[in-house]
Amino acid sequence: MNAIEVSHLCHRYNGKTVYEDLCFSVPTGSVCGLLGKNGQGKTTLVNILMGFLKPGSGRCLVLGENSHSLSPALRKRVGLLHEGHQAYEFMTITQTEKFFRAWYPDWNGEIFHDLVSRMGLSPSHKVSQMSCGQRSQVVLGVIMAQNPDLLILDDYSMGLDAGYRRLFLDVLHDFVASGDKTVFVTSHIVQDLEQLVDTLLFLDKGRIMKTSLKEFMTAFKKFTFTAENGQNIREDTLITGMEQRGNITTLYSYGDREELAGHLAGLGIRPLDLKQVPMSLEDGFIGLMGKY
Ligand SMILES: Nc1ncnc2c1ncn2[C@@H]1O[C@H](COP(=O)(O)OP(=O)(O)OP(=O)(O)O)[C@@H](O)[C@H]1O
Repeated sequence: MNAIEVSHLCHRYNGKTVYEDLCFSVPTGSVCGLLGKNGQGKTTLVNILMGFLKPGSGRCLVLGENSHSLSPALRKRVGLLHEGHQAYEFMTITQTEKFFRAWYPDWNGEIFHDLVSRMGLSPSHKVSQMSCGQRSQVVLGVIMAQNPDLLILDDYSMGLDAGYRRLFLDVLHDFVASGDKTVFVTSHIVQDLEQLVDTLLFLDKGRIMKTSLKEFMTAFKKFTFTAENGQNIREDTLITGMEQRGNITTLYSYGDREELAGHLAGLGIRPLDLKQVPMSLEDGFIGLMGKY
């Protein structure tokens, strides 16, 4: 079964198209990363999935229910972290836990305490008197303690330092280890997703491409070479992306080294030391989507 199913979704803001005929599904038990440059519509999609925004047309099913009319019982099965993380500022840590615990039948107080106690703050510390990263810890504690079937995280990394981000990734790993939990996550920290997701959705100019992380990291490749006229290269059917630093050119392609060498020769470029080099997911993201 799919935890999320989106069919023929179209959405516009004031006549400006965000999506045109978007179709994809997220299988139950998978960890799916939604990647896209700024302004491509990731938050809009989360808002549509949670029923906060009605799409222009198309159908979205979340845990089998239509996203414009999610029942209160189903909402309790979805843990949502919204961009900007809202927390009740006037509450203390203890009051926050007490308030949210009452709403969720499967509340797991241990996870909340585990995440929040590491900050070393007193349980009577008010949310309004916390740093941005500390507030994020409280919000993430609340969401993880809900023990949801579907976790939707829209840019969870806001304000978290490297250690807390790593800690949260560990918590997420444990969360998905049970096999029946689904995570749908967007993050601007692409390298985190490399350690977490099994499925990638690339959102670009209103269209979506779905691939497994493994398939993408195998099929898409990064090459470097030096050539005097390397800066004359343009993206085309074989060259998906390029970066130039000094006289070193970096190319991204689904093709292999031989195809690329032949292609460059056809363009009148003689690469001196064309070689495939290790590619991180962040490199792959830039190679596929471009920098700007
Ligand atoms: N309420 C709105 N009215 C009009 N346009 C909007 C509205 N909300 C978002 N947009 C536009 O829709 C597009 C998608 O915005 P959205 O916030 O979904 O992008 P995003 O991928 O989440 O971006 P980011 O990575 O910067 O968070 C952007 O061009 C944005 O300017």
